[in-house]
Amino acid sequence: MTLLSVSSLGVTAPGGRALVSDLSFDLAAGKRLGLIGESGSGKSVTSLAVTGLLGAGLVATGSVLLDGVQVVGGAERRLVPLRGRVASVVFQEPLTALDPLMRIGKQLAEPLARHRALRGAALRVAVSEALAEVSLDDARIARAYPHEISGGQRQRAAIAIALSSRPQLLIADEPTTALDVTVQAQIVSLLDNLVEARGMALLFISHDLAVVSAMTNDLIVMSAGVAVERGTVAEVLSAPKDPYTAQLVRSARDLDAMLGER
Ligand SMILES: Nc1ncnc2c1ncn2[C@@H]1O[C@H](COP(=O)(O)OP(=O)(O)OP(=O)(O)O)[C@@H](O)[C@H]1O
Repeated sequence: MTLLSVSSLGVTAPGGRALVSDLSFDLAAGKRLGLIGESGSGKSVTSLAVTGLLGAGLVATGSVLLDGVQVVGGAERRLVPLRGRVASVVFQEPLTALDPLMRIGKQLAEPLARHRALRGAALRVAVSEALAEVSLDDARIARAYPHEISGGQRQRAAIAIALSSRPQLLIADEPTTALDVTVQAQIVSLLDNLVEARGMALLFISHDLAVVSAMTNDLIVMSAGVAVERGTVAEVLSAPKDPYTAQLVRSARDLDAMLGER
């Protein structure tokens, strides 16, 4: 069974505006797929539809099978067990995933206790191991509140929390966009290593072709809620068929050239 199977997914806003139309793709266990497109192209709406987390008023049609469970129109009690255990999400802004009033160690301990039935000393060891895995070994971090650590450290903590349930699928929605360039590169490499080490499937969402191509070989280009192109990174880069993709490739090259001149 395919881990994630999306077919003819549509999402409409109140009033009937189509935010995503007729989107289909499959993601097998352990495989990676990139969703790329400009701001507003429907990438985030797609990731929310896949986990059944669309906001009030947004209506999904078509089919999303996550580990064999129909997410479109699925009852909340059937979807809750999928979140975390089957699929976890890392968002662009780590503060949305973190509780501002709770120490990082405690925020990590809660899901670890819930998903792995750990308590006491075993739970404390699991928290330090989970922090070490995202290179947050410093004991200060576990005791810190989110505002007391850097943006990059917050995203590492959010990644540790997302992975604490040992998901089969990680959905990373612009996970590095809010970070500065050097920190971006560190988080990309951390995610790459963790996904590899755990054999997870990855749905990686970004507007940045360079970042996506560092993470995955297969991608779908979205524009105005529609998949306008799909293929390997090499295919899309060498022969973009859609005008929007050609523009995306040109701007990535211009940026490369600009960086090269420095
Ligand atoms: N709750 C909502 N109600 C109405 N329209 C919405 C809602 N959420 C998103 N949209 C609209 O859906 C479209 C797609 O948004 P989405 O956030 O998926 O884009 P995106 O490609 O992820 O862009 P970004 O990179 O800026 O996050 C946008 O036009 C947005 O305004």
